[in-house]
Amino acid sequence: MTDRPFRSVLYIPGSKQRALDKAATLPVDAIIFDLEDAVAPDEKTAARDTLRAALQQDYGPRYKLVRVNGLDTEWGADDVAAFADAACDALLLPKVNGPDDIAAVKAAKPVWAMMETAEGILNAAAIARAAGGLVLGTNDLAKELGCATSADRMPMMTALQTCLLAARAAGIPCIDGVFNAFKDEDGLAYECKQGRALGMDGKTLIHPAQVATTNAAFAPTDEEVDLARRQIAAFDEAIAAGQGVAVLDGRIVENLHVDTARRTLAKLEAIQSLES
Ligand SMILES: CC(C)(COP(=O)(O)OP(=O)(O)OC[C@H]1O[C@@H](n2cnc3c(N)ncnc32)[C@H](O)[C@@H]1OP(=O)(O)O)[C@@H](O)C(=O)NCCC(=O)NCCSC(=O)C[C@H](O)C(=O)O
Ligand SMILES: [Mg+2]
Repeated sequence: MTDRPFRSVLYIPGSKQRALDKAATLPVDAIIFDLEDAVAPDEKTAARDTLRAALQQDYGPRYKLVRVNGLDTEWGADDVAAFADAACDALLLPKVNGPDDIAAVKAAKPVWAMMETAEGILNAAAIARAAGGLVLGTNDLAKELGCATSADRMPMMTALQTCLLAARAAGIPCIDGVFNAFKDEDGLAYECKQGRALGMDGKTLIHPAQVATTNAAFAPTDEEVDLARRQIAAFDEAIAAGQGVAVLDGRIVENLHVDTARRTLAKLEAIQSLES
């Protein structure tokens, strides 16, 4: 679990200057500058230069990840060499199968893992111990599993929860996969709600139209903030009265609930400071 907000994590093709410029104006918590699937093979080399130049501009407090091509492709090693010391916070490696894939990336910055292969999911715990964060690649995962892409995502629920467990055990962020139908707001809201209920820190996005819904879905609600404040107050009062447990709205409040309440308030504060 991390207090740094990762509600909205937008993919931007590293080859699209207009989108690269627009990203600096969007209220996203993080950006994935993509050199992999969003960039056509004959644009890969030029995209490297375009992106390195774009990273000179000010993206404010947004966390900046560069998704390189896999090291088993003809572009991967040069991508890593070009961005190992670039103005970004982390590299994101696609199709990670195990912790050795992460170790093979020689960069003095965190390496995050795309979780999108069957082997990677089976090795999630070891990958999470080696990575800076996990990002679900639900398109590739559906392709690998040969599963249906149903609205409730039941066919890939085991994979989603395995990644979440691995990330929490390692204390790193876990970001949900993309929702492809970028004009379908209700569908996105449903999937965000589900991702948040699972415990995801946020969601990866493909289009600016998805940002507002996602930011709202992964932020603490007014009701959650109000409850957190009241729980803390009730617990403090109980402690002052020599009790170890408080009762609020007919439910017990123990120190573990107060920990969760404090995390809710810390998340709110982090979001407010990011947006100020
Ligand atoms: C999906 C798109 C191709 C649609 O692009 P376009 O037709 O240009 O959209 P609009 O005309 O509606 O765009 C309006 C303005 O917004 C800018 N824009 C669009 N997309 C982005 C973006 N992602 N980031 C920043 N800005 C963006 C346009 O430039 C327009 O700006 P302006 O003209 O100034 O008003 C396009 O959205 C797109 O390419 N999206 C990203 C696709 C992508 O990155 N795919 C790869 C990642 S998904 C994946 O691989 C996940 C994982 O690996 C898995 O396996 O699941
Ligand atoms: Mg993928």
